Amino acid sequence: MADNKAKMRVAVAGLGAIGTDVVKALDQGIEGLTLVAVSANSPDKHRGWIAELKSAPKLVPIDELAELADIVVECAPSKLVRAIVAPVVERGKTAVLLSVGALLQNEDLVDLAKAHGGQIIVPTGALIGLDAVTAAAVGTIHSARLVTRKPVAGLIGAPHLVENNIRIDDITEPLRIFEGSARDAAKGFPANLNVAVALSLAGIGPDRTRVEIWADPTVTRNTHRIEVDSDSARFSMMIENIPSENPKTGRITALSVIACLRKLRASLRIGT
Ligand SMILES: NC(=O)C1=CN([C@@H]2O[C@H](COP(=O)(O)OP(=O)(O)OC[C@H]3O[C@@H](n4cnc5c(N)ncnc54)[C@H](OP(=O)(O)O)[C@@H]3O)[C@@H](O)[C@H]2O)C=CC1
Ligand SMILES: O=C([O-])CC(=O)C(=O)O
Repeated sequence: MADNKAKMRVAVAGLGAIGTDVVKALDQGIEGLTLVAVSANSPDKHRGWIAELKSAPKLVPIDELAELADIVVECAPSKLVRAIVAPVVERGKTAVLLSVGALLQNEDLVDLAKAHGGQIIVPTGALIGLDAVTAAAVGTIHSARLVTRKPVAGLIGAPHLVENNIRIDDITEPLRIFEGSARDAAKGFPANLNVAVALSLAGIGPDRTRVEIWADPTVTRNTHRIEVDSDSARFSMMIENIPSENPKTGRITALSVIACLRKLRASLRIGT
């Protein structure tokens, strides 16, 4: 086990459904990592439980995180992605990005990381199978498709629904509310379709990746099915996510981040 000096310092931006669980896991201990700082919109709301951690991190504004840590985990509203990630990668550090949908409006962040030796890591998050998609993408992927079904509560307020005056509050049967590219899905559903963008960046890009979204009053879980056809394999996989206290976010998302952080310094690393 690495000693304290060799540990990489981690900060977490956002203490909601994802950030809280990630912070608690880091506090319990992840090989080679130490939690140093966190940020929230209303710090006072979080002081109590943070003080009870084994080793309380600093509670600071997001613009201080990049200086304090080697790795910054972004799990905040997508509009903050640029402010959180840019200072990290321009210092040659690592940003773990959850609001990956925002990357399409901030593609230059990848160039910034490249220019400064930084890295942006996108965990599999609420999705499934990005190991297989990235492997297939080494060859040629012919098509990639995502079909998402969510309970109504997980979709209410999405810009696509508001702009197109689509009412889903009182539907009693599944309703297809979107069909198009991953790029357009991310614009229309910024808090819901990170998974579409993650799939597209792992595979054939946001314009060729097709997405269908259903508001489904018959499901209680956020359900994502991916279908990929390539010159090495054809596969389809489905994940049914139990919502966290944030109905837009599946419980497994925080666990995916924790698994991703464990892999960073682990002596044995399984999966692509
Ligand atoms: N890639 C994937 O598979 C997935 C990605 N996501 C994305 O991850 C992100 C986080 O999701 P989730 O945890 O559910 O979100 P929540 O809404 O539960 O939490 C958001 C957090 O961000 C904090 N925050 C808001 N404004 C600021 C600010 N100015 N400075 C610092 N912190 C701030 C809030 O603070 P406070 O608590 O004080 O209000 C809150 O703690 C979202 O963009 C979501 O779309 C979600 C699910 C899956
Ligand atoms: O299913 C989830 O938990 C969240 C989701 O769709 C996303 O953010 O893309």
